[in-house]
Amino acid sequence: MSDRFILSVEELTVSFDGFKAVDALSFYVEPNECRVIIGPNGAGKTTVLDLICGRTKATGGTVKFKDKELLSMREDQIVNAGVGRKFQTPSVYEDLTVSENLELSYPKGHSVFGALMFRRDDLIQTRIIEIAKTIFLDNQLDEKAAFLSHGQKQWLEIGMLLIQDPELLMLDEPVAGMSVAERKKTAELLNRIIQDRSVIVIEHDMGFVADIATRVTVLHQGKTLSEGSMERVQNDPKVVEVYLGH
Ligand SMILES: Nc1ncnc2c1ncn2[C@@H]1O[C@H](COP(=O)(O)OP(=O)(O)OP(=O)(O)O)[C@@H](O)[C@H]1O
Repeated sequence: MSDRFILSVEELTVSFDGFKAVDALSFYVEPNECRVIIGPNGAGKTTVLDLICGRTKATGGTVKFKDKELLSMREDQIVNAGVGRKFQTPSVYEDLTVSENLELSYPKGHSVFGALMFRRDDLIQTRIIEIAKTIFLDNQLDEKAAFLSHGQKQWLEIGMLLIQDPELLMLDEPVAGMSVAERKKTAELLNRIIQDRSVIVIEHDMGFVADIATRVTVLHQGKTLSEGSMERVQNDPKVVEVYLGH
């Protein structure tokens, strides 16, 4: 496939004891795209993200990220290659502040000493403030994460991924449990961050999907049922039958 895509998933398959949770799935993500994956429970959405990030081993297919084949790489190598993944439940360090949580996630790089170390600290601080602004937490930098709302914890975790500057970010139901106002702000956040990267989101809230999606992939029984603009998939009778009509 052409270089136009940042991610090319082809014939991706995984079997669990003979059951194909993902079945010869192909899809392509462009730079600066927000791809939303929707579909009924058990369709294979989370498994697709698990396969891309190396958490689950595929039984077949290819996943090409830029010029790298991810299926032959370990989870940590995939992170280092520029693929970030957020799981459904927030996993921030409750006893640490917003600033400390972000600092912990700053990429380690090579060790530097003396004056260079001082310079590195400056760089890290600047980056922490920049990220905190992006995730609406610049006024809570010294707040312990334990005191943040559920939505703010989700944003902090997104910030902990953003500080590593991934070119592809994958989010599993990022607005679950959020208030309406927090959902709106999360849509704003995603629309801003795709200016510098691509995002894949698994989501059930169709209002939120409409606010963020460049394109939507509808998954059913591990295969693509429909794909295209939100309007297109919403009006696809097959999608209405297996998912939206329920
Ligand atoms: N490690 C595993 N071992 C066995 N079966 C699994 C495993 N992981 C997922 N499955 C099965 O694969 C299917 C797809 O699951 P998956 O969690 O990917 O669906 P989903 O579309 O994300 O669903 P939901 O919307 O409920 O989160 C389900 O039938 C699930 O039980």
